[in-house]
Amino acid sequence: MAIASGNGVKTAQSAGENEIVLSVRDVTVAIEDKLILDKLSLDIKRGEILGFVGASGAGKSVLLRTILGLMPKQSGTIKLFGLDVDKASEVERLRVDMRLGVLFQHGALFSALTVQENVQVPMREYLDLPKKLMDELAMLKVELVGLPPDAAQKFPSELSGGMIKRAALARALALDPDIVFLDEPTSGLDPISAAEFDELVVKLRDTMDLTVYMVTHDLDTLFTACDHVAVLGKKRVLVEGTIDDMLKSEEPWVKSYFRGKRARQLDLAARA
Ligand SMILES: Nc1ncnc2c1ncn2[C@@H]1O[C@H](COP(=O)(O)OP(=O)(O)OP(=O)(O)O)[C@@H](O)[C@H]1O
Repeated sequence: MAIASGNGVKTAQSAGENEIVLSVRDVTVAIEDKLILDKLSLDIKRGEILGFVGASGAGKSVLLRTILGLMPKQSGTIKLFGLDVDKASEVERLRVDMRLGVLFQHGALFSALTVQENVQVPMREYLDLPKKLMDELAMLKVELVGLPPDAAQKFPSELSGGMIKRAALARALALDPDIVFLDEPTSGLDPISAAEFDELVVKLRDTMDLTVYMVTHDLDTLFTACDHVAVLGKKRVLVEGTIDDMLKSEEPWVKSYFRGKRARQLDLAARA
């Protein structure tokens, strides 16, 4: 049963504390006859920070783009906030889209726009607000992600890598989404900036009741920020669970990834 909510469609299921925000069932995706995902299933609950890992070329970005409706699937079901996106009307789909925030790999800010204008892109796309209000809202998002106020008038080329990621996150948060999709948000950052970014994501989850779906290769992030991990392999989710579950897994790729030398050092540091 659909019930009205502030800016979107919520289902009766969403009232429960274990609300499944995203449900992927038996999703199959092929590109030019090459099977990339084969009956893949995955759930993410409200408030969870999911780390989605897998070897390079395994299909993490393909799944992300499929979930976002940017890529077609051959079969399977994707539900966002309980709504089957294939069965949604145009208006329902629009309302769902407004509840999603996306940070694409490498930030993907518009280089000709200032940070403030970048943050306002989703507002212009989905809302009809006076300029003054959009300026105020953009400044709030800039502050929220820990950027100094003067960063708002800067262009991406004037920002450090860490600031670009924060600006991209501010844009992803422009419409106060319920779930954000982050594609390798800490790649290319130095370890200190990466750790600060991870802390920011956890803080936003805690303060904004945000759900986070994060594609990452970053072991630090997985150990410190993610409370659930899903591993993509053999075209589906091979293993999922907590970091402790990953550390216990005997699946060869998971074992070498989470119990390799680097991972062991991080595990010891995280538990110290
Ligand atoms: N537009 C496309 N056209 C053809 N093949 C594609 C396209 N996009 C992805 N692929 C193929 O799909 C497979 C999965 O790619 P994908 O980018 O999803 O991997 P990934 O797990 O995100 O890798 P990485 O960790 O390196 O980013 C690869 O074999 C890739 O070559």
